[in-house]
Amino acid sequence: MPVVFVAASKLPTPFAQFTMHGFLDEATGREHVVLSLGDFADGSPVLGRLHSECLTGDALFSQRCDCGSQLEAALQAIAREGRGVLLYLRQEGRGIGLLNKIRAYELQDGGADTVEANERLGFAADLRDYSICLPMLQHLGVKSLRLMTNNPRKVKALTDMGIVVAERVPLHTGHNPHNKLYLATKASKLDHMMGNEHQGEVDRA
Ligand SMILES: Nc1nc2c(ncn2[C@@H]2O[C@H](COP(=O)(O)OP(=O)(O)OP(=O)(O)O)[C@@H](O)[C@H]2O)c(=O)[nH]1
Ligand SMILES: [Zn+2]
Repeated sequence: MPVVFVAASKLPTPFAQFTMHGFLDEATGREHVVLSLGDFADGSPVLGRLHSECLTGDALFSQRCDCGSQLEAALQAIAREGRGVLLYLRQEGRGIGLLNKIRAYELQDGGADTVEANERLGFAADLRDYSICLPMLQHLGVKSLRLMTNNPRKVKALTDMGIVVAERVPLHTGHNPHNKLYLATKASKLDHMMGNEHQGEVDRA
């Protein structure tokens, strides 16, 4: 079942006035949002981010992860450039949902790491499906991205679906004493690139 465009509006933020595009994934009933800025008609690579929903980090100031800080840094970078897209994907908890993420956090409070906690709950480490991004990018006319991420799986998923990832822009921000183990586990078990491998890194303004 397709992911269909529903409506678009202005979204003023402290960083820029974005256009907000709403999409419905008819297979899951999930409602996704894309924020866009500028014009993509010339086909040149667009600064972009696939941001997975994290209610605790994005809205509730959690320091267990780096999501809120990455969201803000990505929107700031797009605003600075005057052109870009942020796909806000409703794949909370790497796809297991909010309540299961809280269950996973409970296990982590008892000593498990982020991957072990998922496995103890009977889930794979990462259940996200990025195929939903293609109809959203096609709707916006985006064929090539400069992708802000540390996650090589996102680069591979986009490339496999025919989107050009012209550049990976690391997004290292929001590190604190509470998410040290979380970030280390992402590097060791989920292949995230946590070093400063690249000069075009996005820093928080
Ligand atoms: N299951 C589970 N999900 C988590 C946990 N901590 C954060 N998340 C979710 O992980 C998703 C963010 O994924 P990350 O692995 O932090 O980062 P990423 O999006 O893969 O990679 P970047 O593009 O580099 O940020 C969000 O959906 C969060 O809700 C956790 O301990 N357990
Ligand atoms: Zn988070």
